Amino acid sequence: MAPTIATPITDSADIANFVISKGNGVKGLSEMGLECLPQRFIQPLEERISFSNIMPQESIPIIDMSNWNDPKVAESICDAAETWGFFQIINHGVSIEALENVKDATHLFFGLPAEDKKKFLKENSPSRNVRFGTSFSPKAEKALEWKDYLSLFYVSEDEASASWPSVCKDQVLEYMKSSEVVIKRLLEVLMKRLNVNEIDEMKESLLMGSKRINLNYYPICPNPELTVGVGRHSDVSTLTILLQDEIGGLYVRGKNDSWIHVPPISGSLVINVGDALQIMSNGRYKSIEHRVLANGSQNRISVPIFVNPKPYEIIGPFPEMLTGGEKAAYRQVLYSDYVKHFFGKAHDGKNTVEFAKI
Ligand SMILES: COc1cc(/C=C/C(=O)SCCNC(=O)CCNC(=O)[C@H](O)C(C)(C)COP(=O)(O)OP(=O)(O)OC[C@H]2O[C@@H](n3cnc4c(N)ncnc43)[C@H](O)[C@@H]2OP(=O)(O)O)ccc1O
Ligand SMILES: O=C(O)CCC(=O)C(=O)O
Ligand SMILES: [Fe+2]
Repeated sequence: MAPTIATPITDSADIANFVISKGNGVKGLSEMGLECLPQRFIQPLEERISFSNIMPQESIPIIDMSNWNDPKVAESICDAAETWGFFQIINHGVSIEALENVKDATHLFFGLPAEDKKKFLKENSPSRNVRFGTSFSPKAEKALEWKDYLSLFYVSEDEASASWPSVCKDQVLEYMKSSEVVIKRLLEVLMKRLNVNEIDEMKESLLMGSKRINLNYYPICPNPELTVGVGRHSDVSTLTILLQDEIGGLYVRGKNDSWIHVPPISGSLVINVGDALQIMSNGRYKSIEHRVLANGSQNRISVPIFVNPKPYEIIGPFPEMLTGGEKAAYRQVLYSDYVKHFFGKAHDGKNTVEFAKI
């Protein structure tokens, strides 16, 4: 019998069908052993990172949380959130086992056959809180990004147990639970500097009323220099807690046009300020643009927990920010409108926050 030769998919419509609709993702493309990147993924020159803009000598702060009661630790956290918007924490109290388990679970999920992952595409998913996808916003993007993801919106333990994929739900829930303490500590410390001395029920709903966790998979890319893993964006969360593996590739915007690498540190978590916190702090804490490069030789994963306001909350600068006569820089917006605005367009750096600017 004549051997079957896989026909290369080169046509743009075939690519979209194979990657997006059939549930193969970019992982499916990567595993076909393509020699060159399909046109659909080629980013315009200005969206590709130029190595001359990378500042190898710069780094975001690394904060040791072992003595978290020490006022110096609180000061470092607030300083980092004000000046960098990004920092790494070590000795944070989340067990290494929980971190390793969730990374393993991410590989397990993406290792499933396309037929199984396809069940979680938006149009097939048993729950609107579970969504498997590729790129960021394929309908709105001229060039697709080289990333697949599983996005899980947390409603309750029971809902998650019933609808999240069984290969990863226990590990993800455990990771979310074990990170609760550090999330609360970080927010308490950040609020104190804003003269918000207590996180009451109302503030809790605004700051951390909802959580979304994404499992990101960046497969080996045939021409990493022509595309991106994730384009320039800031998160729309209050805070993001990001677990990355040992591969690297996350870059944070530095001064002017520069980019700073966030080196993987075993056992650490990357923390970044999101747009919701920038708005509620009236610009005191800043969400910072970041992006992920594609990799030509290794598969990479990351697991961000987005800590957000409840979707129906109206967010705007806290009254505590305006008592001294400071003018509000942002209007009051329904948080779910803000998020829909973000998801309705391609990544465009820090532009999302303009939606709320006065
Ligand atoms: C994927 O690549 C990414 C993701 C990110 C994420 C950064 C963040 O900061 S995520 C934190 C966002 N905050 C929340 O999710 C909490 C508040 N949530 C809500 O208000 C709602 O859940 C909602 C997100 C507005 C969705 O509400 P719903 O009523 O279910 O509306 P839909 O019609 O399903 O969605 C509207 C529109 O949004 C897109 N979308 C929704 N969910 C996701 C998702 N999880 N991932 C990607 N896109 C999503 C989608 O385009 C929907 O339109 P359709 O065209 O599909 O109809 C950062 C960087 C990345 O690269
Ligand atoms: O993969 C990473 O390191 C960052 C991903 C990211 O920025 C996001 O999912 O919002
Ligand atoms: Fe992000």
